[in-house]
Amino acid sequence: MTEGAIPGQDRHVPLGPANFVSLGVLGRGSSSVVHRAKSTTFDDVVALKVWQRSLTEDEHIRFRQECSLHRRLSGHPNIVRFLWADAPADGSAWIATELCDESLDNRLHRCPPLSREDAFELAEDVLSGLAEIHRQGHIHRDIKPGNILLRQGRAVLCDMGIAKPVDRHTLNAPAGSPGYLAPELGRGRQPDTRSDVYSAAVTLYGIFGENPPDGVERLLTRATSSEPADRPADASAFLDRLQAARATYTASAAAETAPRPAERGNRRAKQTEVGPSATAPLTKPRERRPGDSSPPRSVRRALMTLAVIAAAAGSTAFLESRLGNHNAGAGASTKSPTIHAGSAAHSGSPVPSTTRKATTPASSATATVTSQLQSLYASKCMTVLGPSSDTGTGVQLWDCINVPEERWVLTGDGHIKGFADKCLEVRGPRAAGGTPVQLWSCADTPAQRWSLTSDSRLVGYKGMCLDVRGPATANGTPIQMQTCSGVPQQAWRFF
Ligand SMILES: Nc1ncnc2c1ncn2[C@@H]1O[C@H](COP(=O)(O)OP(=O)(O)OP(=O)(O)O)[C@@H](O)[C@H]1O
Repeated sequence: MTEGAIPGQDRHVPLGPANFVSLGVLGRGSSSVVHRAKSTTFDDVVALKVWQRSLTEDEHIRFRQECSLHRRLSGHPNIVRFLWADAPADGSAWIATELCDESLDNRLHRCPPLSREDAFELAEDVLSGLAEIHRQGHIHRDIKPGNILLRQGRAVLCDMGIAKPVDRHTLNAPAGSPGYLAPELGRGRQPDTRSDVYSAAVTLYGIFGENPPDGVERLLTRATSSEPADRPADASAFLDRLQAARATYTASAAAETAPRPAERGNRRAKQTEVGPSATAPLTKPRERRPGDSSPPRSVRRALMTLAVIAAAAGSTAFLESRLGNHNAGAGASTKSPTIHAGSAAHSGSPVPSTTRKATTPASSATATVTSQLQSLYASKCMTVLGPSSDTGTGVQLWDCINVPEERWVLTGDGHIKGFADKCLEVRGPRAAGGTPVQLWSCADTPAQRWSLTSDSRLVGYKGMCLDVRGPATANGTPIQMQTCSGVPQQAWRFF
């Protein structure tokens, strides 16, 4: 055994057959330091991970398993290349791998955001690498941006430290990283390929940013289902679906660039997607005119929805009152009467924040049948921005004038159903700067489940609250999901 000197904090660490000289520290893990190091034997520069304390007997076994698995996976283009390793009894364990440029985590925190094309490439890389691990009968158990490296623009998986054979049932405490850990693991279930799928999907949300393309969004929602059976079975199935979503996206992007007939004058401008991390832009100001009501077909549809809800609630009187109200003139500024099958706390004027109680979900058994959804803060109504689109339709606040685009129903099963029978959904994972909402085909996903609390909060995906994002402007006021904080911007009512 040769003794090699690594300058810096880890002065004299014993090395294996190859000697290395540290050229600097690349990063630190919980129990190791990763050096950019030069092999004095082969003259190449590698990433050298050196453990800072000696391994226990168990850790020693795991280290050998990690190296053995890593070596087998190493030929795959999306797994970081394994070079050499050792865990001498009298010194620190170490692993040398190919040197990469940076971690995906770093890249996602830098500007500019990834282009759509790069996002698809990296997402496919991540799933290809993970599919190889699954194909070899293992699970990774710690997929996250910090464990994905970039090498010449491509993503490679690293850190097989807690990878395990799929059929091994000796796993006790859930391993992995908070935020990326599949929810069933917290409930004591054993990890399997679907828990890796969950972590990979959360990672992909980060790659695609706040505004993922249509099919990708749906796929990621599915892959982060709380029920593992609803997710793609493994990374290979996930990859197949991502590739299909990419093909659809590419085809529709090509169609988008083709010239289109001008939109009808009285419709609002459609949202344009600008980039993976870009916030949905505001539409052009829409003109409010008495004649700006929706086509009769939309009205009939909206009423049919209400009819179904009313029937479910056993309230024909309700339906009659709604029909009566509609016939009085959709598009007029007359407000509908307040009709609640639920709590009276949902109606009336803004609730002063000092009198607000702690957030408690309203009874989910309550079929709250409603009309407009008003922000108590801005005294404006939530409205749909443009024609219903399969790529998601934006929503924002606007003057309450009771057009079909402004009518919403909080259904008994927790959906907020609106224009064109679509549902309000949260558009991505929780983000520090706020998470957008949009209208989407109704599906039984957590991103579409809402509850109106007794203190007028609309609580949705991951316990976030629907929030007004800024002061009302001539272009409408954006809304988004934020951490529930009890601010007046988070108070809503259906009326
Ligand atoms: N092959 C490599 N090429 C370039 N940088 C690397 C390489 N391997 C690791 N790094 C850098 O070193 C950092 C630490 O890596 P390491 O795998 O030890 O830690 P970790 O995964 O963050 O933590 P832990 O090992 O506790 O889970 C990484 O975040 C990355 O920035």
